[in-house]
Amino acid sequence: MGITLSGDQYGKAENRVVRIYRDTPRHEIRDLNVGTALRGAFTEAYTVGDQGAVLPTDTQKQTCYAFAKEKGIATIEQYGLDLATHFVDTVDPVSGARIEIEEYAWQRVLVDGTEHDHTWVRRGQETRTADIIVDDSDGTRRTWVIGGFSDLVILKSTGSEFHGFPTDKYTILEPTTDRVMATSLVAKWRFSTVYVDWDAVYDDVKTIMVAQFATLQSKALQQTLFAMGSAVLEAHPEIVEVRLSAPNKHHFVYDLSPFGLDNPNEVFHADDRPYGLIQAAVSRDDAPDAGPAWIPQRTWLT
Ligand SMILES: O=c1[nH]c(=O)c2[nH]c(=O)[nH]c2[nH]1
Repeated sequence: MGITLSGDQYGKAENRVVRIYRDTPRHEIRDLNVGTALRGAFTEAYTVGDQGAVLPTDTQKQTCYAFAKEKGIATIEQYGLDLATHFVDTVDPVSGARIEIEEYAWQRVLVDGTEHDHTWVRRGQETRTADIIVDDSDGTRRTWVIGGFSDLVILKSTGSEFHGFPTDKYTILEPTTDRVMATSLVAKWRFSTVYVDWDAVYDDVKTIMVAQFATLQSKALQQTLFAMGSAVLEAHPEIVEVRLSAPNKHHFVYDLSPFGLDNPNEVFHADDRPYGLIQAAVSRDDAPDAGPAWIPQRTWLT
């Protein structure tokens, strides 16, 4: 019987790297969760337990912390590029590196109406993400950068419809021309270049998506997602693909008739589960190949 090893990668997941910039009395903070995954000539580690080629996951972790000082963390995209390039360029058996980063945002507290120099509260909005992949496995350097965010919780209290759907004997959902639409959006966007003003593009992509969600008279969450992705592609030539995953956080109009009360879309039951899960990728027709870019480390098996 032939037995083949494939798809192997190894690294250190969820390195919690916090970098404080304290060169002036006004400190800055970057708070990250960093995953590394290396690919390359590691077959003997699996088949016969030979560690001769295996850069320890502990070393990968130490590199994440050392780079936070040596290279700094200007943006998570640049920090990820620094790490991925380092592993591929300087560690012999490594032909590919994947760096996955989440950034937790902090907001300065106000003391007597003034922003404090070195105290923050966690900012409750979305988590910014970046996935950086450098691959040399066929002798040609290829780099992918995917920006994104998770858990952008957003709700509109009107401007959303859902009707015209097929019905069968199990359908009880009533069509509606006015409902609450809410989601906790996960979005990722793939760049075709690394020459990007990462912070400016991030802010603009988020602004575009939020504006689309707010202003589109939506016939379904599906339509909203496509509009969001398309608007980003139209505004940003350096982005070639947008992927969106949106739980439909249902808000059901609560039946107040037992109490003799009418309820014209005023009181809702926010149901946490089950939820519809609407997902889509929106890409340019001429988007370059995504290669391994969309295969995440921690959900490798799914
Ligand atoms: O925006 C929606 N899309 C659906 O596919 C769907 N299905 C459903 O029951 N409600 C909704 N809402």
